[in-house]
Amino acid sequence: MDKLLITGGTPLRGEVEISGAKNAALPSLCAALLTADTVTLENVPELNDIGTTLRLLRKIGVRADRGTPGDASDSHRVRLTANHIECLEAPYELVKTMRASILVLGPLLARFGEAKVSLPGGCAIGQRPIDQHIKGLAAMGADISIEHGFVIARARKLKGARIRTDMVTVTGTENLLMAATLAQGTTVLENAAREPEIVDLAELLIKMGAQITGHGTDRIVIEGVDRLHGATHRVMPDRIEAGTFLCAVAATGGDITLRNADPKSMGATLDKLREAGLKMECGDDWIRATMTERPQAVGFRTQEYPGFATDMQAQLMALNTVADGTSIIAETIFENRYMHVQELRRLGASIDIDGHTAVVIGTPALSGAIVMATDLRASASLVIAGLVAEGETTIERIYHLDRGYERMEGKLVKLGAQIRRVVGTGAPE
Ligand SMILES: CC(=O)N[C@H]1[C@@H](OP(=O)(O)OP(=O)(O)OC[C@H]2O[C@@H](n3ccc(=O)[nH]c3=O)[C@H](O)[C@@H]2O)O[C@H](CO)[C@@H](O)[C@@H]1O
Ligand SMILES: C=C(OP(=O)(O)O)C(=O)O
Repeated sequence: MDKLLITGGTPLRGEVEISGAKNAALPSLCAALLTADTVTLENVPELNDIGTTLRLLRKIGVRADRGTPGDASDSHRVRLTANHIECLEAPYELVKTMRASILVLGPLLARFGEAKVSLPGGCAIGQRPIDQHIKGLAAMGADISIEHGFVIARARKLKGARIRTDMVTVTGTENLLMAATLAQGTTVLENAAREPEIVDLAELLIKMGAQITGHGTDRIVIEGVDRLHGATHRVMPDRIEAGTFLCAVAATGGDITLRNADPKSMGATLDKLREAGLKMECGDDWIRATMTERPQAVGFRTQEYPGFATDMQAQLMALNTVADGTSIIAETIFENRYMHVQELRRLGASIDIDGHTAVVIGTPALSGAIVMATDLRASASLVIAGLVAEGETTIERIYHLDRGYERMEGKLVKLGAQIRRVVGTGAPE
């Protein structure tokens, strides 16, 4: 398994290109199942999760090609054509490595009247059930059973319905939104997620001929249509990757500019980083961030968009470990998203956990150590801590990082960081 070696203490300086958003690209790839025509997606990041999704779609029978033949610089374009579907099943081997595989359920059921998707099961950050996806599809007339670890769904034709989910769910909203585009009649999604990635998906679906209003609010209305057609769409920039680089420069000090970013989607993160002392100037698609002093501790609470994203919690906690003062953090979305805490402690951080609250007492310096990545954003928090720690930090099990960050160490090297990957042998379990 690969590891990262970091020698901390170098301020970050220079420009970094932000990749397309993993969490917008994943549902958009699955949306290609809704039509027999070709869907072309641009700005698709090269990540392990994207590779897994492409493998899953190909297994189902989708023709999925990266890039324009003969153009090596074009690896971020993906063309998908779902005109010869061979199998309506998402197998355990692929779903177990990536929960977002559940996003094939809504589109397959809506277009082909049938789907069999392995239950994703629990994962490191929480149990993450899919009961709301199932409840919504059942309300649209699907007959759903759980057999031998699979969700088996059938419906001759989905029917529009009013669906109020018990909690705000991002992929739940996406699954139901995609299913509703081909349902008969009107679907109203209440208590819908408002994340920018939902808006990005809705914009693709509208280009494909879907009739959707209210995306970006908690009430989305979809008028079902008989068929959708092909479209070309550019995936939005990754606001979590951008936020991670901002936390890194706030921790190490320095002066960096993010290109191809989307500051409009990053309000809560930018507010907290300003409070921590990071100076920022923003244009439509860039952010320049300068840090010349020790960060100030900032407390926060994770919430659904437009609140502070749970996907940024670990990274801002890493910043707080070296800040001046004490911060109180509340994780309200996932019940087990503090696994980075014990690893940050190995680097000298002072953090106490009580239920879903963490109290971080900032320390002037961390010291390098061997640590283990436990999930995607936990890995990112360890990279930030390693960049600021004195001496050498080794981060093991970085396959978690590779799920969601495109060539992170390469981008950090361009910013002057001393970081390198050691390629290991043996596959992650
Ligand atoms: C691929 C993708 O976009 N992943 C994001 C998505 O995950 P994901 O869509 O899986 O997260 P949800 O928004 O569904 O989860 C929110 C909460 O609702 C609970 N829940 C959800 C569905 C359900 O049927 N039943 C249920 O109880 C979950 O356990 C969790 O406690 O949103 C999360 C919350 O912003 C982010 O951390 C993930 O990065
Ligand atoms: C938790 C995340 O992703 P996923 O939902 O794919 O596990 C994340 O992107 O931080």
